[in-house]
Amino acid sequence: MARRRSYTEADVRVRPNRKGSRPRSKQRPDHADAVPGLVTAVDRGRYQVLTDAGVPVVAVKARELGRGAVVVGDRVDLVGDVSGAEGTLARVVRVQDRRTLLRRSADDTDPTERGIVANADQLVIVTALADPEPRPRMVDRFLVAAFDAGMDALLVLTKSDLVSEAFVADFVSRYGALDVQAVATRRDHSSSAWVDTVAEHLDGRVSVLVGHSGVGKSTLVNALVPDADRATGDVNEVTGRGRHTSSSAVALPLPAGGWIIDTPGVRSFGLAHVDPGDFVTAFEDLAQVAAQCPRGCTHTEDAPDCALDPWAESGTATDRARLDSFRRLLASRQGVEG
Ligand SMILES: Nc1nc2c(ncn2[C@@H]2O[C@H](COP(=O)(O)OP(=O)(O)OP(=O)(O)O)[C@@H](O)[C@H]2O)c(=O)[nH]1
Ligand SMILES: [Zn+2]
Repeated sequence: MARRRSYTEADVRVRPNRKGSRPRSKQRPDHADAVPGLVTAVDRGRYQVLTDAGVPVVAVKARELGRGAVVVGDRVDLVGDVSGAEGTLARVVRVQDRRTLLRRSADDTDPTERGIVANADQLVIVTALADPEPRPRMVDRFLVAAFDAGMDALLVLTKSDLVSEAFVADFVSRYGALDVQAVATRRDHSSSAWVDTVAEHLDGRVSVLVGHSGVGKSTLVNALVPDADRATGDVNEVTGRGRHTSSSAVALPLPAGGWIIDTPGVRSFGLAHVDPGDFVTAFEDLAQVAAQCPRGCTHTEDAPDCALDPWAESGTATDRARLDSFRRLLASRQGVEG
């Protein structure tokens, strides 16, 4: 059985990364009157924050925050002018502890990592079943990023009208042992049912959408968030520029609750920061077995005395499929970016 990974705040691994928020103990106890909010867009040192009172505010980082990064999805505390009136600026004085953090490296050889989105529940990997052809290796790499971040993954397979049902089933079977949910969609001009199928998976959650050009991501976002253009207009107020210029992620509220975070500016997804030995901790069942591995075990196929091998050999076909899938993901993090 593929086990569903469930998280509580306590067991989500968010490594205290160098550029992350400061430890609580170092935070100043002042600003008791600070206003909490959610970062919905970031562009060149300007933060679009929606306060819990529902006021969109533009903010900059307070100097006391140091060099710590503030990313879309962060829960922050604001002081200063939080009226949201045109031309006003608030200051971010605190970044709350993160539940999850989606990160990427500049490329596969440079381990310098950057946070992209904080506190998201799931990564929605949008891939077309045809036109352009699906890229399973790229999907695997997105899965690595999601699991490393402590997020669930959902596959949205677009353009199912262009392929056979057998093709869809075959494609989805690659992910069965990884506990990844998948929905196949076909844009249908006569009904919005295809959007509802996806929306069900997004209700009340914070989802990050990734996908390459041409897969139908814009079509999907526009259908899910009917006023997406107006909502992204908020970003333009901050930057004076369009959303596709330099903003790497933007959070849009879903009509039925929850957020969808589009990543129009994210072109590459380097995985150099993902440690192969650590990655197994994203799979509770495998991690338990791997606790018996020799120190420094990479858990790859050629790793000597990896405890996962005898476990799979003496286990069920499902166990073996799970190990194979895990190792396939592990392998995808190396080499040319897919
Ligand atoms: N046949 C078919 N075509 C689709 C479907 N969804 C989107 N398309 C088409 O695929 C093309 C790309 O769609 P977009 O939504 O612009 O794709 P995108 O991923 O946002 O791509 P960029 O805008 O380049 O980032 C468009 O011509 C769409 O009309 C679908 O379900 N079936
Ligand atoms: Zn091992």
